[in-house]
Amino acid sequence: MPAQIAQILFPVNVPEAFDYAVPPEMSVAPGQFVFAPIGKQMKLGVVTALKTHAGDRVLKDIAQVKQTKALSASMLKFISWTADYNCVSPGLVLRMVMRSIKAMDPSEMVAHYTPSGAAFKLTPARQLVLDKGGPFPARASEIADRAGVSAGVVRGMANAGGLVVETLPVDAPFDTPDPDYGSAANGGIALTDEQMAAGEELRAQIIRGGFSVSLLDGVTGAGKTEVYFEGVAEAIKRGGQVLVLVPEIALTQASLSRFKARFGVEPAPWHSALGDAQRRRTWREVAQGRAKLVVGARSALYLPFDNLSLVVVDEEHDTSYKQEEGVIYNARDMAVVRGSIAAHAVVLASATPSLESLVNARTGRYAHIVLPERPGAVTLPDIDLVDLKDFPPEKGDFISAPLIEATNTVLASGDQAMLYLNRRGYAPLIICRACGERLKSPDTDSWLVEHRATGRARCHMTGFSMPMPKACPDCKTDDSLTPVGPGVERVAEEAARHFPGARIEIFSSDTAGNPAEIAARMKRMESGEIDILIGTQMVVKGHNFPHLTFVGVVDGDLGLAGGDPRAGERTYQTLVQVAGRAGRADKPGTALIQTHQPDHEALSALAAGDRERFISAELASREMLGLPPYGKLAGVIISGPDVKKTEALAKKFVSLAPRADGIDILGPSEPPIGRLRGLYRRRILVQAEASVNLSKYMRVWRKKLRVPAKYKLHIDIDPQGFM
Ligand SMILES: Nc1ncnc2c1ncn2[C@@H]1O[C@H](COP(=O)(O)OP(=O)(O)OP(=O)(O)O)[C@@H](O)[C@H]1O
Ligand SMILES: [Zn+2]
Repeated sequence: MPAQIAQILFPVNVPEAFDYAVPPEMSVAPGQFVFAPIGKQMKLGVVTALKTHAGDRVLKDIAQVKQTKALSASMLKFISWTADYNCVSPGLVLRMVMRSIKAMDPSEMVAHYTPSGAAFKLTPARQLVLDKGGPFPARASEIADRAGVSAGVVRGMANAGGLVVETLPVDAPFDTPDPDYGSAANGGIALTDEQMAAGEELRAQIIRGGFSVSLLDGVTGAGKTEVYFEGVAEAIKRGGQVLVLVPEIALTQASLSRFKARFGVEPAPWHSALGDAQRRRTWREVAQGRAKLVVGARSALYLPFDNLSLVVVDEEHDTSYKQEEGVIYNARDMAVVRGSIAAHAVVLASATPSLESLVNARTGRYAHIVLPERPGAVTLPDIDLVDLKDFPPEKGDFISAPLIEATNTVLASGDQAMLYLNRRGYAPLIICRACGERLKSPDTDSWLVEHRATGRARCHMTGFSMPMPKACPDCKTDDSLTPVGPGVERVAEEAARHFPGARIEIFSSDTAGNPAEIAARMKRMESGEIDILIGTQMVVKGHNFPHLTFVGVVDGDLGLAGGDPRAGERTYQTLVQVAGRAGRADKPGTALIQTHQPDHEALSALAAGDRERFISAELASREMLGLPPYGKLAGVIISGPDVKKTEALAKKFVSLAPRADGIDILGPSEPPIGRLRGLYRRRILVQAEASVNLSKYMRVWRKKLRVPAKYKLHIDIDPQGFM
């Protein structure tokens, strides 16, 4: 047999895989994890390809094959595709895949305890173990934690015959979901005819097998979740694995409980807040093909599924699917790529689909499954605009008379109201009345936000915070710092004045607390213990409040400022979603949106309830301007510690751009955040015709510039943020 070379990709930022010799006694295959030397280190990487050893190149040997499941051919292809498309090195994508090295080994085995039922000497501590130590079987430390006793009590109880011991894996496998557990036939929600037809279409895609993309386009509250559960059930029935992607902040207990109600088990979770042990457990069970139902945030798309047959992207329009740091990618788009490579079904669900997905549905590239109504007699909320020119709030206030009146009406009838403002804290700006100074984040072009609940001034870009100063840091005048503009805390303060006696709570990421606290607040809202909920976008995702019948939007124009070509689309989407919280169960809802721009296309179409009008207008203007989905965009951010050198580097990069037809290069220019964490930033925007392979163009261009140490160049394909 001729000697072999293996190309090995390591989870590091290098442009390509390295060649190694395969020792004659070793056999390796693409996808296998292997240890090989890099410099003085032994590193774990993955074999991406094999070729015959020709010539006399001296190569280092692979040291060892890791005894674990190999990555599939489609996973390898997905890694390289992601890297190419997003202009990053494949090693960085592999690093996202290899999120838990320990998960590659079988789970450690340890003693687990279960009550024996036999008679033994009972003490108060032992009684606690029986009462509070479960669910069993469990490890001594878990039982002790839950029962509030020492682990010694548990072991002593086992010696006394009160508990039986068995050796089980530390990371328990996930329970298997039952596709029929909460189906209509078993007493679950009875789907309407429309929902049933939509569900059947999804089932049919799964049964047919292979690659498909369906856009599940249904108004808020139409029952999209119930419908895609039908697809999930079919995939599980056929033994496949299912991944449901949700926006990170929708990963609440409430939404996981819906999975449990329908499939009898909690899904395997995957998100950024998981601890190492949970991460290891999910990764291993996914890789082994044993976790059949995974619910996760965007990075779950890079888990090494063994037998993936369906990916659902819920709220597919949501901006949190875009990862903005490290490997910059859009999980919604990459989900479709993964589906096409691994030949499985993809479902994109939203009440406000992105224009990209809508155009794909209209041109027939995606199946278009439409749910135009809420089930039963439930109607969509009536949306009206409040022109702030006609109804200005009282001086220093932010809530106009029509919002006050509507809230009063709702409260009088015993229902609930929600006031929406996507701004955390008390005030977005702090100004000195004496000298005009604005409090700014150190080393970053971003204003500090006053948070009165905690008495701090915070930077929402970097997380910097300091106690709210008593005197102006510039002119030293005492008590001269004044809040400018509203945040949710300030709206709550004002609401307390307008609605004395009402039970008001704020719900934003600052006040949300841990998952248990979030769940408790949601419960209070559901059961009517809150009269007015004041919230940021945290309230928009995945919550259904049966008694919420009025939504007031404090600032409907908030998303329209700035240079984002999708500003109108985003505003439209957010406001539809926010308004869509009103009127569930059997109560109709209304929404009022305060605005200075009632004639803006997004707002006027919203008030007219005419989505089609908004979409046609928006698409026409995108087409005219050559913007997505009719053209392509890429952003480049160049950053570094010296402002002149950063500027020069950006200019040099522009001068190196390859000449090509159908490409326009704008910039470099200073973005709104010109300095971030001490680094100066310059932005270049590249606009290309739809026929151009923009990723390839950017890769070729990128290779022409050597970026000096301490400087950075990031390419962002199809940028969603323009700060
Ligand atoms: N056929 C039905 N009968 C009774 N209740 C239903 C039916 N379909 C859906 N529901 C209920 O209506 C509510 C909204 O459903 P669901 O969350 O699935 O809608 P959605 O389209 O995903 O909503 P959104 O876009 O607002 O997230 C849920 O509480 C759900 O249980
Ligand atoms: Zn001052």
